[in-house]
Amino acid sequence: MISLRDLTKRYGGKVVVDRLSVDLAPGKVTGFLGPNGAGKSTTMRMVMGLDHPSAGQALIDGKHYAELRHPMRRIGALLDAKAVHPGRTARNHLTAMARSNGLPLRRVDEVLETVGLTEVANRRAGKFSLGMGQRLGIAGALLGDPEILMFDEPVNGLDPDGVRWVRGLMRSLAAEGRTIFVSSHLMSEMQTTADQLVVIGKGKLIADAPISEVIERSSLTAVRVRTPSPEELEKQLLVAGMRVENRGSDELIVHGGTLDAIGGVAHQTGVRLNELSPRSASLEQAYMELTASSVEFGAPSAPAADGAQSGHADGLDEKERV
Ligand SMILES: Nc1ncnc2c1ncn2[C@@H]1O[C@H](COP(=O)(O)OP(=O)(O)OP(=O)(O)O)[C@@H](O)[C@H]1O
Repeated sequence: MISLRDLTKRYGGKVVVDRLSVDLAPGKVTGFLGPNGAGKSTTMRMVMGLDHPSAGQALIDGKHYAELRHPMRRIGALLDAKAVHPGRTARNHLTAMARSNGLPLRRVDEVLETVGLTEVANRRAGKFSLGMGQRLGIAGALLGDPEILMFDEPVNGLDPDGVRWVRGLMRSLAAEGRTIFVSSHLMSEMQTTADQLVVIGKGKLIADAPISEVIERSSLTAVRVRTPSPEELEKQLLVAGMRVENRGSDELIVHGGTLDAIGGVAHQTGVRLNELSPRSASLEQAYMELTASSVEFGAPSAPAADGAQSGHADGLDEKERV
């Protein structure tokens, strides 16, 4: 388990990680999201003992990285895929890592196989493509067969096949009960890979919740209702504390109520429903809302995500408004 306790990092006068407190659970992929410069890499570096916190703690199973007796057996990380001697072959690179950390040398061939680099194991890492370099970095993280794995933008620069491979790898490592902490800017990828999300902005915690909850909480998540008695139903939904957009004709868009709750109100009111259908925000939409005030380097008129771009208050695409 990784535990961050009021973790803080200052560079000069600037606070780049600000009293971050999070526990990362085993058996899950936790996505680590935040705009450029939010402090994700700095947080990960502090977990690995590569940066020292200005205050607070980053603990691995209750200990600082430097206190671990066999660190590579407890935690593996891909922080910078380019941190490999270009003149060394993939096999030599991993062998050197295994030797200096007292790991069995058979692990070298095992991890080369896992990441699909067996055939190029004797090629110099300096000649590797971006994707091969990422795979080699992941191999290094897996070498000690650790329970905790941390990946900083592992799909950066990978082709679709590589992205899919990383997704499968994360899911299977989590299914083995390991703790997986992964940062990415690819929201669609996170939506299919992560169970839990930790979102930070300007170093501060914005959200720590299951991905489904983050999407549910978005104001763009809504329920579409079609009924021959929209006015009557709208009145009762408002009484129940929901927010309602009356689209005219027979359509209502309802925010802040589940399908069950809306169905219940309709039943009590004796109103017939012709449609009751969920409209989920995408993770990208939910993320853009969450981090809107934390984007440090955004252009002032940067367009919002997908649905929000349509200019409709509920963020639904035209094609969704049948
Ligand atoms: N060694 C350093 N000296 C001074 N400032 C630093 C140093 N390392 C990072 N920073 C600053 O800390 C802030 C957080 O950077 P960090 O790389 O952790 O963000 P990030 O969330 O990983 O961003 P990205 O998504 O762009 O990779 C940035 O403003 C960065 O300029």
